[in-house]
Amino acid sequence: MTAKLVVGNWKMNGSLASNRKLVKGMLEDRRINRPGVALASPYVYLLQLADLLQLSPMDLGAQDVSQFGRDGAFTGEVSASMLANVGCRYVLIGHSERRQYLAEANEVLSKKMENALAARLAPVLCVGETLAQREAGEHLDVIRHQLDIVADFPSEQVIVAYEPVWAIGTGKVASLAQIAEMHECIKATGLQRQSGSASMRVLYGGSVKADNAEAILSISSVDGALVGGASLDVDSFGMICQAADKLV
Ligand SMILES: O=C[C@H](O)COP(=O)(O)O
Repeated sequence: MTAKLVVGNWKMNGSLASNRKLVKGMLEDRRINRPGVALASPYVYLLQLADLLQLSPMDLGAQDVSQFGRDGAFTGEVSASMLANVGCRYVLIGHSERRQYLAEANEVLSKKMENALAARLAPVLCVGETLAQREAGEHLDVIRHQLDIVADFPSEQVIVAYEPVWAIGTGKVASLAQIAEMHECIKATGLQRQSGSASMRVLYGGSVKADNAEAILSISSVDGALVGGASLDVDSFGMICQAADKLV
C-alpha cells in the first residue's frame, strides 16, 4: 500500500522565532521527521524551512503559486520555478480559503496546475463543497465541476485534497461515510476524465485531529491528510503522522 501523505498547511501563521521552535520539535519527533510528511508555510518562510529541513526527509510545500508561467512584470507574484528553486516539492492550489476570499476559479487554477507541473512540483488541488451546497444535495456536482481541470493532466501527477468547507477549522469533521463517498466520487471522476493508469491520490482535510486521524486514514480511498490547525502543534501533528505511518 502506498504510504499515506501528510501535509501540514500552516496557513497565514508563523514567525522566524516560532517556526524555529516548532520545526525543531518536529525534527526531534520520529513520528514526524520521516518521508511522507510535508510542511506548507507562507512564502516568506520557505527559505527558512528549507534550511531547517535540509538534513530531514520531510518535504517542503507552498500554499499557492502564480498563474503566470514566466518570470517578469507580475508584481507580488511568486512563480512555480521560484518555488522549485527554494526546494518546494508540493504546492497547494485552489484552497477553499483562496476560492472564498480571492474568487479563485477553474480558469486560473488550471494555469496554476500547469505551471506547477512544468516546474516539476506536485500540485495538490483542493476541492470541497460549502454547507449550503451539501444541504441542497449539490455536493457531488460541485466537486465534479471543480475537477473539470484535472482532465488536462495525467492522474499520476495530480493530488487532490477533499476539504468540505464546513469542516475546515470548525471541529465538525466529516463522517467516515461522507469522506468515503466523496473520495470515491473524486477517484471515479478522475478515472473517467484523465489519462494515466492509476487513479489520483486523494487527501482528506477538514478538522483532522489526533483523535480522529486513524479512523479517517483507515478509509481505503483516503491517501493522506491535509492538516491545518493541528499542524501547528508538535504532539497533535505527531499523532496524526503516526496514524498515517501505522497504516502503510
Ligand atoms: O489546509 C487545511 C485545511 O484547511 C484544514 O484545516 P483544519 O485542519 O484547521 O480544519
